[in-house]
Amino acid sequence: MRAVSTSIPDVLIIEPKVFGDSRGFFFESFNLKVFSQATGLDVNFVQDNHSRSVKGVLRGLHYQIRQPQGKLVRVVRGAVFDVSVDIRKSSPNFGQWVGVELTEDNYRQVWVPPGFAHGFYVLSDSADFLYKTTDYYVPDFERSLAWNDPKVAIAWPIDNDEQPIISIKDELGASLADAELFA
Ligand SMILES: Cc1cn([C@H]2C[C@H](O)[C@@H](COP(=O)(O)OP(=O)(O)O[C@H]3O[C@H](C)C(=O)[C@H](O)[C@H]3O)O2)c(=O)[nH]c1=O
Repeated sequence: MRAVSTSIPDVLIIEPKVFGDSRGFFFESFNLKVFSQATGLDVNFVQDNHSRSVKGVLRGLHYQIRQPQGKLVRVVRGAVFDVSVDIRKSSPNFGQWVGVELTEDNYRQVWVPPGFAHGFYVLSDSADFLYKTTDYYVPDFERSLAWNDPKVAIAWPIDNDEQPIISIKDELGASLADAELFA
């Protein structure tokens, strides 16, 4: 497995070593020792999540203002455009975003650190999205950042005549200027 840096140093792309043969493939989707050695991170994942979404769904951008979660995200079926936004006011990358295409065929994962808003847009007919979190879900702590804030200007791969399928909660996402942010 190797960790690949992105335009925001704390966001990492994880590329596992995949063993293919005539039966198919095998890879270790997570190995704490290997992950820690490759990333230098000391993580303790406490929750595994799995969501399935149809084409055109955009989930996010979400974060927990208290008990912020680090997330290790991947796609096991289909394809998504996955986005992390740095919402730490003290960060030199504040307000910047990283987009990574995650697919069942590229096996890629993204490490989304605490302090980031996270979301994804579904490119395939359906997508199964799996992720580990470093802290527990607490609904009262959850916040939504607007997916289409022009100040963040995420280049979502959405055709101009398309509108993403988003939840009511995400319709009400706060702009970066109005959102509760991290120090
Ligand atoms: C996140 C979560 C949700 N739920 C329940 C709450 C709702 O009844 C239902 C759907 O929740 P929600 O619409 O918030 O699900 P997503 O829109 O996929 O939320 C996720 O979307 C983006 C991509 C993220 O990065 C977050 O991890 C997470 O907020 O699952 C739980 O029971 N536990 C959980 O950890």
